[in-house]
Amino acid sequence: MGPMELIRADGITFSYSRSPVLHNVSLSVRKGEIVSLLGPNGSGKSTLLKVLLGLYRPGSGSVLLEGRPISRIAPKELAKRIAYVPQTHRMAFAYRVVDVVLMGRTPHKPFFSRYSRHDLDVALQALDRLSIGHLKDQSYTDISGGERQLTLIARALAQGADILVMDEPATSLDFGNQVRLLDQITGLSRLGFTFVKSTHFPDHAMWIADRVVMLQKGSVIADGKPCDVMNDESVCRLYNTEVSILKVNGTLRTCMPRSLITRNPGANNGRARISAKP
Ligand SMILES: Nc1ncnc2c1ncn2[C@@H]1O[C@H](COP(=O)(O)OP(=O)(O)OP(=O)(O)O)[C@@H](O)[C@H]1O
Repeated sequence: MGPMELIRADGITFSYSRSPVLHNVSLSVRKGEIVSLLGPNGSGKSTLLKVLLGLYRPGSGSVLLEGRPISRIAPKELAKRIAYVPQTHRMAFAYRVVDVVLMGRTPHKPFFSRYSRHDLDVALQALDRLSIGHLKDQSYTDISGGERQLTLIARALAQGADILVMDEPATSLDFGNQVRLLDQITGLSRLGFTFVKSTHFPDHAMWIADRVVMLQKGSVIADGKPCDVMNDESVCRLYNTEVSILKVNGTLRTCMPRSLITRNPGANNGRARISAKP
């Protein structure tokens, strides 16, 4: 493993029943990276994330965290390094936001004891870090989807984890909240936090990911920097739909349906000029 390599998965095969859902998947994640898993529905993204989290044991292959097999790391210890941030969800009970974040402190306290003053401070700091300290006493069921997603990230930070595994974190968020979430992820990665996340938005991968891993039918078909592996051909093939990747301001890129481009004079095959003014 290289010095910056945190997670290394090698030759992962996984089956729920008879036919494998992951075939010989290998990938590595370096400290501070944002790694995006892209792939159509059912390609194995969620399954791979759960294998990386140590929730599913692969049929063959290994997952190492800083060189140690993840299967041999005690759950409490593992939870202090890796946190799973689920898609925004509603909780059955109207916990306060701060109580949801405090749940992240569970691996740090003896089983039957209460949360300490230090736990509370850590939870409040995590909320502040995500600029949602003002929500601490609100009911988790009464805040917006974007605020819930930030609360779940705060819980992961309170847990002490430096690796955040997120399954389609932006899927149920409105556009503003998607942008705010991407900004937070970028900011945290600059502080050294590492993200492995799946997404259904190619744009999100192009906008913020350091690495993209494309999964198709449980196999990795591409792994590299978005600028190297995401092009018209690879994205069309991945989603079985015609798209073009357009350049914006020379360096930024966005993915557009080709049918839309052909209906739109002045835009074609990546040579479109996108004006800042409407
Ligand atoms: N608990 C399960 N039991 C049996 N099969 C499952 C289970 N979970 C997922 N699968 C199957 O495994 C395959 C991969 O599913 P997975 O959820 O990992 O894909 P995904 O890429 O995350 O999909 P999506 O984008 O739709 O969320 C699919 O064929 C799915 O039907």
